[in-house]
Amino acid sequence: MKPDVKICGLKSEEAVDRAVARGATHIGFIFFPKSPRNIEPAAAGELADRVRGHAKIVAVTVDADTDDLDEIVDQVKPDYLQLHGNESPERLLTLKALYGLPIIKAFSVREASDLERIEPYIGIADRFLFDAKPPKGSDLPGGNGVSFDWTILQSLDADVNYMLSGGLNAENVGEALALTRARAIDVSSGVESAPGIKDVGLIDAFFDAVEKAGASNRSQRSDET
Ligand SMILES: O=C(O)c1ccccc1NCC(=O)[C@H](O)[C@H](O)COP(=O)(O)O
Repeated sequence: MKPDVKICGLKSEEAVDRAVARGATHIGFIFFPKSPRNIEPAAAGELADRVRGHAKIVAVTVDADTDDLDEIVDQVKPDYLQLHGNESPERLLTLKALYGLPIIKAFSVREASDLERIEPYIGIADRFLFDAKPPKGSDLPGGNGVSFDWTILQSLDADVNYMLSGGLNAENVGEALALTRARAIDVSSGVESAPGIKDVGLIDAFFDAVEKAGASNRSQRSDET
């Protein structure tokens, strides 16, 4: 099965168009002023309008207050909210009631015990996103281009609906998919020429690698039968 692919931190028409043309199922906009990928809600709304209906629009925020979220939801009309901070399960319930949107809750992981933190969110978050812990000194909870030990995810129950994220790129996504059989993946730095600058060549290379991984997993499965 083809994985869902989320390209995150988009800021240009060229990158949005290429991501969706290559089959991105989700595109993410970052609303976090310290990020090189930060975008104003009005600008994100214009980019979202180019591809609405062709890919799901994800608004990524970090412990955002309700005023900021009101503006983002109003201008961008996202299909999902991605919460990348320390939002509590109660906060998720409040936001679901307020906006009626499904929520992707991000967790940073380094070791298997980090996965236990999802427990209070099961049945509340619609999808989880597992990212690496930020390196020391980083101001960003995500978008650091750092990966974690993917084998940790093999211990998860099969029905946990998650996106694999953190440091993915054209070189390593095949191995990540083979090890985890993730049904959804997310990339930002790995398709950039510099922080915040998406590169259409790297977007192409990423999708080429995902397609190649799909073909190789399919042939491995038929060898097994
Ligand atoms: O990308 C950012 O700058 C960012 C800032 C603050 C919160 C979240 C952020 N990114 C969220 C994402 O979903 C990224 O795609 C994810 O962290 C993976 O990034 P990367 O390791 O660079 O591929």
